[in-house]
Amino acid sequence: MSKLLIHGTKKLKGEVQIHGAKNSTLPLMAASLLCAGECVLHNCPALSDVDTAIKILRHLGCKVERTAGDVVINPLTAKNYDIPDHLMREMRSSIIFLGAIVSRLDRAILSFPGGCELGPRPIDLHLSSLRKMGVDIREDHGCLDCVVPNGLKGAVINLSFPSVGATENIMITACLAKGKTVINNAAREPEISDLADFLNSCGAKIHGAGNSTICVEGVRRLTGCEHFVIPDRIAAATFMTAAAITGSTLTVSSVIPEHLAPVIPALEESGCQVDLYDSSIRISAPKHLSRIKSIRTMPYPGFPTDAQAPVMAMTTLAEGTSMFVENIFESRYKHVGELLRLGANIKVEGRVAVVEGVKRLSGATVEASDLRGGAALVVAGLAAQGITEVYGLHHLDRGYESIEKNLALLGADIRRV
Ligand SMILES: CC(=O)N[C@H]1[C@@H](OP(=O)(O)OP(=O)(O)OC[C@H]2O[C@@H](n3ccc(=O)[nH]c3=O)[C@H](O)[C@@H]2O)O[C@H](CO)[C@@H](O)[C@@H]1O
Ligand SMILES: C=C(OP(=O)(O)O)C(=O)O
Repeated sequence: MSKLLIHGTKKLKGEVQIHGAKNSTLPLMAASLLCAGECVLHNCPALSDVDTAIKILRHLGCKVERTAGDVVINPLTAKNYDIPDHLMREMRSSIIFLGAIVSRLDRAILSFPGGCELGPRPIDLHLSSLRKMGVDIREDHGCLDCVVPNGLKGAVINLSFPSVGATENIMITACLAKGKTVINNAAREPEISDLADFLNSCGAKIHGAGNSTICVEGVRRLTGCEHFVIPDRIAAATFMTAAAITGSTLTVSSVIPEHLAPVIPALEESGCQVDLYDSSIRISAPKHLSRIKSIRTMPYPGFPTDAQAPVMAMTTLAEGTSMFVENIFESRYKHVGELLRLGANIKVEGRVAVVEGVKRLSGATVEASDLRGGAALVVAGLAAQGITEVYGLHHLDRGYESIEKNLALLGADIRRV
């Protein structure tokens, strides 16, 4: 079983290029199924989730080629409408293929998606919304058998929560549906806007992405297009916490600084100086980090739940008490038990975690139980004295492209063995 070996307390320096966003690339790949022509996606990260999306598209019958950061999808040959259970279980985004498949083939057979285990992750909002748009969905023994008996039709959908995935699924389904779809209380994450930009480049008529109300006028046909995936704001935030906890100065480049606006105040509160440029951010950490009074995860433009774990890792060495309130997922503190092994002092009660900063972390053997929890262990390991061994790398490989190589290039003593 491979692991990361980290000899902590080395300072980082230099510049890291941030890869394309996992959470944009995957819905864009699903959406390409709608197109009547080739789609070229630039800046696709080399992640296992992207490999899974390629496997799904190929299973459906699409031609997919990948060279470096480009994924070229020819969806014209798609003919299968099922996704095998083992591919559904690989990642959360497999459910985003539902809207695309029914739109393209009038039928879809799939099962419940996998992804990080963060407590219950129902798909009720996806299913009820698609039902409203004319998809007949039968749920049986964990299998979803979906048919479109009378064509897809636009609908007014009032989401009870601004779910990122449900918003994406509805947007994709609405593009070729008859009439107008209005999504109220839509998610506003940058990845939603990226999906709308891609679909609009293909000829869709989507207005309001990035706001709480999104309108989609159905069109008859979408063409292919060329699209550059937005940078991964969570990978960027993770590198910023790595710089902060190691007392380093680092330039995080190829980012959209505006997308990191919800995270930057937390880094500033901890005493880091954060300088913003057109497409990069320079972070200079103080000798001793200060506590962050409180962090409450919220839908965008609130503090992202995906950055909660790495930022928590950073506060384990900050002076004073930091408080976290996880509002998005019921069980997103699985990294806490592992951070305790490294000497952190954290107490969890329900949705609240209280971190008492300690003077030092000491290396230990730890195991990632989810993607960002794994990133938190790497961040803490970079500052821990002695050797930290991180297991559970398949989680990290879902969301970070060569994390150990990138950190080693910055001066960290880290390798995969
Ligand atoms: C691949 C991808 O883009 N993943 C991101 C996406 O996940 P994902 O799209 O799964 O997250 P959602 O925004 O849908 O989930 C947010 C909350 O809504 C609930 N919910 C969601 C759908 C539903 O049908 N019913 C329901 O109750 C969830 O249980 C959760 O409590 O957004 C999350 C929130 O920013 C991020 O942490 C994930 O990294
Ligand atoms: C929770 C995440 O991913 P997923 O939704 O794919 O499980 C994440 O990217 O932090």
